[in-house]
Amino acid sequence: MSAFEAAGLTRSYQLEGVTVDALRGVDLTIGDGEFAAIVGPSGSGKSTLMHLLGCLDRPTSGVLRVGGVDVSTLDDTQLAELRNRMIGFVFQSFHLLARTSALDNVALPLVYRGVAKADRRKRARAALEAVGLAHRLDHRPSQMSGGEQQRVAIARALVGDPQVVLADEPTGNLDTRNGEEVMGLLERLNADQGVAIVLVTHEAEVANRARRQIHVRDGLIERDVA
Ligand SMILES: Nc1ncnc2c1ncn2[C@@H]1O[C@H](COP(=O)(O)OP(=O)(O)OP(=O)(O)O)[C@@H](O)[C@H]1O
Repeated sequence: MSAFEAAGLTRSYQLEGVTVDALRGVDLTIGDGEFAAIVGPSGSGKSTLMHLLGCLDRPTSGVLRVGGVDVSTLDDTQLAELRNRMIGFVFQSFHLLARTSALDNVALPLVYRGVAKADRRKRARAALEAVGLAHRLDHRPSQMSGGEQQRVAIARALVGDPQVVLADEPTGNLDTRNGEEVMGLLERLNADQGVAIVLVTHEAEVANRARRQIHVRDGLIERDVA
């Protein structure tokens, strides 16, 4: 089954009476276990596409299937459930809760899923161990380096066993060494656990590590190179 199947996907925004066509008819299939980078100039539609794939937003027209499910058939609650079950998110600026320990940050997606507390803590600990942070369970984000914070965010993305991790500029706020480490971690997850990774990046070295590069320009896929 494909993680994502999009056909004729469009997304328009209304801005002060003007229509902005951010995506203008995207056909795209991303299979299970792929490692793909979405690249393209500023304003080309990369974030809009990521938001649609991540079920954070809905298309204006076209069909999008996530894990085989046509998202237009779901109400907002069902869409949130699909997102929580299928997709993990990693953001450029980490998006961790500042006053909350690494362990509780990672456990948070399981709260929404109704997992019991003891089980949440066990799974969050295992996810933090998997990203090499077994020694940082009780640290708060402000007590950790940028690289460590991004690894906490990756552990949070993984704790619910998603089929896909969507990462928006995951190395954008990191220095070269920490960026390398985060990319190595994403590569390992993809290779060892079969989690599909779809990331947006401006950095050629990061894009080159993906096995597929999807080039977006003016709201369309201009080139798709595997
Ligand atoms: N909420 C919004 N309201 C109006 N226009 C928007 C909105 N979000 C995005 N746009 C417009 O849609 C187009 C695509 O934006 P998008 O953020 O998807 O591009 P991007 O490729 O991710 O850019 P960047 O690399 O700068 O993040 C741009 O013209 C942008 O100005």
